[in-house]
Amino acid sequence: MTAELIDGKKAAERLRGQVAELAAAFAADAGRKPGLAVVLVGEDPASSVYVRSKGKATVAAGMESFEHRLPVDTDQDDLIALVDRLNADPAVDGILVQLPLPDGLDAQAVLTRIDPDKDVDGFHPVNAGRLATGLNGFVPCTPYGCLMLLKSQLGDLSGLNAVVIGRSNIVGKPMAALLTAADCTVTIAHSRTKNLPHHLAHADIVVAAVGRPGFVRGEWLKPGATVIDVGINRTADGLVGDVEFEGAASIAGAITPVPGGVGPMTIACLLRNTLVAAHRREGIALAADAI
Ligand SMILES: Nc1nc2c(c(=O)[nH]1)N[C@@H](CN(C=O)c1ccc(C(=O)N[C@@H](CCC(=O)O)C(=O)O)cc1)CN2
Repeated sequence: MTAELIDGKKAAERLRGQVAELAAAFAADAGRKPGLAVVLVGEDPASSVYVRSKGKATVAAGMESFEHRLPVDTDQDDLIALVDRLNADPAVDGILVQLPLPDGLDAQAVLTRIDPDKDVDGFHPVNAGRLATGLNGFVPCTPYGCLMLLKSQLGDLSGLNAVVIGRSNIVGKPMAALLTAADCTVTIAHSRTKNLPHHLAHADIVVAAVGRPGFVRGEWLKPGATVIDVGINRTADGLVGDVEFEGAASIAGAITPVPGGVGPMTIACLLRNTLVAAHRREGIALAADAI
């Protein structure tokens, strides 16, 4: 292996420390802590773990955590009614509905019901539009975490060729928008892309978010490329990413591991977005470069 390992765990710890300091300052100014409400419907084991981790991280950062665990047979109207209550609750700055929702629930309708100014997941169409048009909103946590890792690894991204593999609303599309805003030349590839190796051969940055274990082969990469692996695939061999790690690590300049790469940044960025939401709601300034 010749590539440098990008340590997402360490970067996430650093960001969480900064959030904690700023949350303490916010609490002193506002007379209350920033508050994050997390809604989990059902008992999907991975989602339960993520929700527990979010609650713990929220409290550790000096924020208020409101956890709502609903049964798997919760109906759409009850879930919408809970979102409405959280929208109206002054102690709640951020609202997150853990995905995926159980079959039968309309995730898009639920996400669109969240007040865009409390939408710390950045999934509301208003926030997607703000990101696409360069307005201040909330950016989805996983792509935001990827951008932070890329900037700390490469500094200025301007002029670099970036290939994003995956076009989901949650990762691929916002990732492409963020890289475009950072002045990269961006290609969005996906399952129908013809000749992916041709595109990757010119890519200084590769973000893989396809949800297929080992989909990106090392030999397709441009030597020295920076590779961000968003995949979290549970296989018989354990947790693996979307990039064939051994092959990629012998050609790339730097690469995120799975686990310990992008994943930890997702929760750290959620805390960051909650802190920003609290400041905006209280009209308390937060320096643009504070976090
Ligand atoms: N409402 C949301 N739902 C989901 C999101 C999201 O951002 N908002 N993202 C994922 C799940 N997720 C957070 O919710 C998440 C996934 C992975 C990690 C993480 O730290 N992963 C570790 C490995 C952990 C493991 O063993 O499973 C790592 O990569 O090192 C954190 C958060 C889908 N749903």
